[in-house]
Amino acid sequence: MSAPRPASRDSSSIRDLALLVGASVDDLADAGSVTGVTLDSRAVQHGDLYAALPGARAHGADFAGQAAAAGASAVLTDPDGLQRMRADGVDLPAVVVADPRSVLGAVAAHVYGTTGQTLTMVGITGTNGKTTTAYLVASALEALGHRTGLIGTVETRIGDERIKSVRTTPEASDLHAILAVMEERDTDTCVMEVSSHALSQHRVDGVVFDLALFTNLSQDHLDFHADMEDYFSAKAQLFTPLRSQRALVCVDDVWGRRLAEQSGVPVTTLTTAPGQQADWVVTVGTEDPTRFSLRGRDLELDLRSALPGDFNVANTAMAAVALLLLGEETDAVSRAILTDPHVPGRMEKVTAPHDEDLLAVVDYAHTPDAVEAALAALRPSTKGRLVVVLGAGGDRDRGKRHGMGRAAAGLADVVVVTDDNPRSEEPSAIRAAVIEGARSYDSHARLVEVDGRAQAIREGVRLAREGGPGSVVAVVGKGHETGQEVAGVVHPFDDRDVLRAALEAAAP
Ligand SMILES: CC(=O)N[C@H]1[C@@H](OP(=O)(O)OP(=O)(O)OC[C@H]2O[C@@H](n3ccc(=O)[nH]c3=O)[C@H](O)[C@@H]2O)O[C@H](CO)[C@@H](O)[C@@H]1O[C@H](C)C(=O)N[C@@H](C)C(=O)N[C@H](CCC(=O)O)C(=O)O
Ligand SMILES: Nc1ncnc2c1ncn2[C@@H]1O[C@H](COP(=O)(O)OP(=O)(O)OP(=O)(O)O)[C@@H](O)[C@H]1O
Ligand SMILES: N[C@H](CCC[C@H](N)C(=O)O)C(=O)O
Ligand SMILES: [Mg+2]
Repeated sequence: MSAPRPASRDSSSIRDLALLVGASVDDLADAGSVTGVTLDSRAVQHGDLYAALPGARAHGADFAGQAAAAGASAVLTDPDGLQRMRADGVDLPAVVVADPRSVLGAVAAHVYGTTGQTLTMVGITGTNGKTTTAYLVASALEALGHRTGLIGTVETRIGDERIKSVRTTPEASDLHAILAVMEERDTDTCVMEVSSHALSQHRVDGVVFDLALFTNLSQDHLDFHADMEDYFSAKAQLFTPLRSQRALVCVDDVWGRRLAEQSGVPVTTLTTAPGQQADWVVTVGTEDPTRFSLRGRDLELDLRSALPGDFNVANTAMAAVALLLLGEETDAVSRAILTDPHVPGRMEKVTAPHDEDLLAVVDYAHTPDAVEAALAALRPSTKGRLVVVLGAGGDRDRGKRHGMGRAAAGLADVVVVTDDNPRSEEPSAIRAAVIEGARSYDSHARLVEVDGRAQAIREGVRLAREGGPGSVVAVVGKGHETGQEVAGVVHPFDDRDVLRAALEAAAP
């Protein structure tokens, strides 16, 4: 889906843009001007600067002809891109630099006039919990009367407008267009997820976050990052003066502790781990696991998580301290944090119209750590059997498949292994890796392989029902997603709809 564009735009001279990024202006004296920027030839609007970037699969310059036909006024590219477009007979004015991706943020900020002076920016990074924490912060701010924008895995929200997301963090050209729209509509605070891909690919260039949050780090994305150190370094970039003014870091894991030590910006720390030192310490209630105290140097708040699961105590505590750091009063924070943000596809209960003593949940756990957290959260509510239905995504970190299977076998009574988004991979090979992980855990968990996710969900419901009253079926990995990508084609598929239909069809 294309990003929204601001309604009113000034034009930027192409020559000025070249000067801004240190490109040669020799041939750009009368090159004209641009009113927008995009790096996708399919999204070009009349008067745009088309950023033709080299990529892993293609060079954007090979689509410059398409961009020109759609009304692009100029191209930003590298020397190879210039050669390619000229060879294809595209004669648009070109701003040429060695690494165009690295100047795209500055160019987009200039074209859209995003000065960073009107919006308070909150950026959230970490392996798990970004979306949930972003929703918690945004809905609490809304409850406190702020005009809040949200950008993340599920959607972009600008006022009442909702735009479905393609990526967690938009490319810099789209991001600055979105921020300009937010400014135009008098948004005062923007809460956004910042993925490690975004930090590695300059997607948040031109933005300095007022507050940056770190949730946690565990295995994911090792198809893109060489190893955990490299993944950590990408995340750590957010905590440097170029990118943020101050930080809130959860120091429950070793990566958070390292980050707090090395951060180049002032850091506030928070922990939920017993015995761990931090500026803010969370202690969970013994009777009600959603109640917790948040103790700072000279302040203590009694809070409740509006979302189920131990891990949501951490997310809620992070959101509460973020609000305090943004200047909200203690009482207001205690009240606003109770707002249930309704995070789609995260621990989302699915119910069928008839009464049934079965808990059915859809969750987005797609890392070993998240599978463990999600199932551990469901165990206390399980009186019968805990059944998990899961697979793993194709063309993504292969190493996490084993850990996901292992975590599932360690915590569930029945593990139904099926397909997630196989993408270009052979589904049975992905399932085999998950099964191998599940087998590596010496547990009594029953293991079932089902080819086809819909069939697997139906089987999960049947097996949970077989476990008697108080059984739980958790369908994890795809959460809010509304499609399943198989062999390059996205078929409509929503775990929540399929699970609801399975519950209805199999009604006792
Ligand atoms: C690894 C990765 O992030 N790759 C992104 C990157 O791809 P790339 O540089 O290899 O680009 P390419 O496909 O070779 O194409 C080259 C250029 O031609 C352009 N092009 C291509 C085809 C065309 O018809 N017209 C056109 O203009 C492309 O826009 C691109 O600029 O730039 C592309 C253009 O923006 C992205 O679509 C692509 O995201 C891919 C599809 C992707 O799946 N990314 C995921 C892994 C991702 O970014 N995930 C993170 C983290 C998720 C999380 O943990 O929450 C996210 O922020 O979403
Ligand atoms: N603080 C946390 N610690 C561990 N696991 C968590 C935490 N918060 C959420 N999870 C688990 O991770 C899953 C994904 O959560 P969420 O969508 O909030 O994370 P995310 O960082 O935005 O993920 P993604 O990068 O895929 O968008 C949840 O469905 C839940 O199973
Ligand atoms: N934001 C995650 C999505 C993973 C979701 C899972 N369903 C898959 O397809 O692997 C990523 O880019 O890795
Ligand atoms: Mg997310």
